Amino acid sequence: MRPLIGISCCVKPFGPSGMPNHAASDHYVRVVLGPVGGMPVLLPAAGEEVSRELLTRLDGLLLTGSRSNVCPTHYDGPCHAEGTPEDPARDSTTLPLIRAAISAGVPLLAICRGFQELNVALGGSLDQRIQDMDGRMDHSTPSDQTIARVRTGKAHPVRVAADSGLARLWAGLDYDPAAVPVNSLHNQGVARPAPRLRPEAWAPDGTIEAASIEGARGFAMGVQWHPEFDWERDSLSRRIFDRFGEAASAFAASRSVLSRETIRLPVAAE
Ligand SMILES: N[C@@H](CCC(=O)NCCCC(=O)O)C(=O)O
Repeated sequence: MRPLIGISCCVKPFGPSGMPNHAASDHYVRVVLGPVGGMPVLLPAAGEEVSRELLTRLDGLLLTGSRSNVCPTHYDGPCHAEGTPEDPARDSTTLPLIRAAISAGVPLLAICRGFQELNVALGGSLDQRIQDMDGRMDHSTPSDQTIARVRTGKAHPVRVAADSGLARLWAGLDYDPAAVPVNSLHNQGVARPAPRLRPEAWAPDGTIEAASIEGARGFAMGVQWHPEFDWERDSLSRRIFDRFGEAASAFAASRSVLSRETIRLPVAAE
């Protein structure tokens, strides 16, 4: 039986009336059905109680990218510039969910916004417009860019630490750890790493591009780029999902049907 993988949703307006919908990109569903080898389930941005209950049934958690941004109130940051997209419903779901998943040892892979949520959930902060900061690159790709190779193609290299979980995960693959090409579709980035966030890859301007979680009981890593866009032709992207899927399968196997119903999560912080 395939491990059950929760995919975080955003709340987005849909249709002529702008009715709020819970949505995630097809890329995430396809990558879970493909190299992850899991069974995808969309996690509505319905708040902490719903997600904690769902988590007891999950064998892995995939935190997705999104044009929206973590509300600065979660990291004591300055208000966003006018017009910056936010998704408070998603924040109120994913931030406690991340803490609960790490505490319970549920394998977790965080991508782009998900990576930023991982950092904030564990006590870190974000820079809101990297491209406006001295010495920093423009990491954003215009969302109205229609040329696929620009929109999701490789944009800059990242340097991967030799003694890192990412380097171990990529063992045996042919690549240059000093310059791994990645795509880039973000305006924000890690400012103050959370105490348990272990940076493992950096862009040329110092932007943290990947990290693992100190002391995590299971697979727990995040990347600022989007491996879900090119896993079919990029072995490094594919490997990330292979290993996440293996961890989810192992987690599923470690839970009997009985214990699946009895997994207890730590009491939610007051
Ligand atoms: N909004 C945040 C996170 C960026 C992110 O997750 N990008 C994915 C965009 C997907 C798409 O445009 O198709 C930031 O800007 O840093």
